[in-house]
Amino acid sequence: MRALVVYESMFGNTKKIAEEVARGLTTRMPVEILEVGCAPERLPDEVTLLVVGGPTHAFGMSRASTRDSAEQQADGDLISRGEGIREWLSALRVTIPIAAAAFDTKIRAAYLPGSAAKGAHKALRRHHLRLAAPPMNFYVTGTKGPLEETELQRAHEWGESLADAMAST
Ligand SMILES: Cc1cc2nc3c(=O)[nH]c(=O)nc-3n(C[C@H](O)[C@H](O)[C@H](O)COP(=O)(O)O)c2cc1C
Repeated sequence: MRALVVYESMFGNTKKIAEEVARGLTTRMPVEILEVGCAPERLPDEVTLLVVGGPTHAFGMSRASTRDSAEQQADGDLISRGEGIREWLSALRVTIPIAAAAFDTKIRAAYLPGSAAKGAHKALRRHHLRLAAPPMNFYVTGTKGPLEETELQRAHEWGESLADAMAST
């Protein structure tokens, strides 16, 4: 049993969440974490759980245009500088129906509905993967962050709960 966490992140907030999810998973199973630009389109055979996360942009997963907009707002280099999880998920090739789960980061505001995690969850379902959890949101306090205070702890616990769910199947 092995987990792969694939993340996309512009300003670093989703990366921090991904790292903490991975730490939560590591308490119970070996984990590899990869920035989406480094993630293979064909998953290694030993991966039994795929966790995918990205920032919510324009009510869903990022697109080239929203990534350009993020770049204009950034003070330095973006973390993810190529394609995002939308493109990676559409190119993904999976031959075995392994377990999967999706998360995102987003701003907690009623005027900003929609979620990258929801889109990623649907894409994972289209690959006939077994969804181990509902789409999960983690919150930033503004476009560039920081994360709300409780979010790293929640991410750790979510990672642990995913690993628990895997152990009980
Ligand atoms: C172009 C752009 C569009 C965004 N659209 C949304 C949105 O529709 N809903 C939302 O909650 N947050 C939105 N945000 C805020 C992002 O979710 C936030 O920047 C992200 O969670 C930060 O994660 P990162 O540091 O990993 O990039 C947007 C940010 C950018 C740059």
